[in-house]
Amino acid sequence: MRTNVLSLENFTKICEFEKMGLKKDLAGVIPQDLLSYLPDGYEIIGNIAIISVPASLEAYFKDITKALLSRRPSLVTILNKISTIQGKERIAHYDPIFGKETITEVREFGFRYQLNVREVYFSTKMASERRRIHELINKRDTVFVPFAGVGPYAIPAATRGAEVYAIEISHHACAWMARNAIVNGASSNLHIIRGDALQAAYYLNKDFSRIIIPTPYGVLKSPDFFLDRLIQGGTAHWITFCNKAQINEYIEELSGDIYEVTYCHKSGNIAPSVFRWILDIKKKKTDRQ
Ligand SMILES: C[S@+](CC[C@H](N)C(=O)[O-])C[C@H]1O[C@@H](n2cnc3c(N)ncnc32)[C@H](O)[C@@H]1O
Repeated sequence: MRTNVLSLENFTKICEFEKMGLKKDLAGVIPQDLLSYLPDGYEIIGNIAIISVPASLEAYFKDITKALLSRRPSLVTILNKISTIQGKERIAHYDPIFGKETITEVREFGFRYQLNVREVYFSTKMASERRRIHELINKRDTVFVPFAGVGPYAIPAATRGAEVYAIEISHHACAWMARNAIVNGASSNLHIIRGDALQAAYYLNKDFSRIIIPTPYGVLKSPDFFLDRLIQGGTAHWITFCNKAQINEYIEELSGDIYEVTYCHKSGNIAPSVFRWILDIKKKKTDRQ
């Protein structure tokens, strides 16, 4: 028998596809006039599904649960997101509509991340970019990861043998990252620092060959702040949110005698015309080095 091997990109596309179609599953169960309030998509974090269903559909929570469970029988919890992602720690509020366990484990290209969705931010959307960055890292690298979360950039970097400094403001996220470092065998060369990454560039008396900046939405307009800490020949991976014209402006501003943008990738949108972008920014070597 032939085994079908999928590329990560194709797998990601299938997962996206799987997230669609909830409306179709529930047509005929939820009256047509209410169906438009049901989101077609939902997010899967480990064995937890997160959906945003308005109170007007409360009478149909059991049907929604049934539809989700028939798509994903392994789900242990379904959470209804009742607020936007808020605060410095970037967490939302949830009401359970099925089960109540909020601790889960996410598996991502061989790594395992344990977390409590009520306590910390985690998004699976950048998995293929995280893998790409992981593969670029080697043991001579010194890596700085501001806004490190539960470790999905820092831990893979540390397993490549690099010395990694991860800064995170949430004590919950720091605790989960420390746990995940042990789970993934990455604790010996991962330094977890609890604090404000926006001050870290001043008090960390150190330069890095690689800086991975998964910027929280709306926090940082430009990566300059961190780029000063890059050694010549080093690369920053900057994840940001903006429209196409703005990203082109940033690329133009950044490209010059000191830096060059070697990679630009658009990864989904979070609002009309607002996309998530990832740029690789290389600090050029000068003759003086
Ligand atoms: C969008 S970032 C990305 C997290 C993680 N790297 C990921 O991709 O899953 C959200 C994280 O940044 C942290 N954070 C927000 N502002 C911060 C700051 N000023 N300094 C350090 N961490 C911060 C939040 O606590 C949260 O864990």
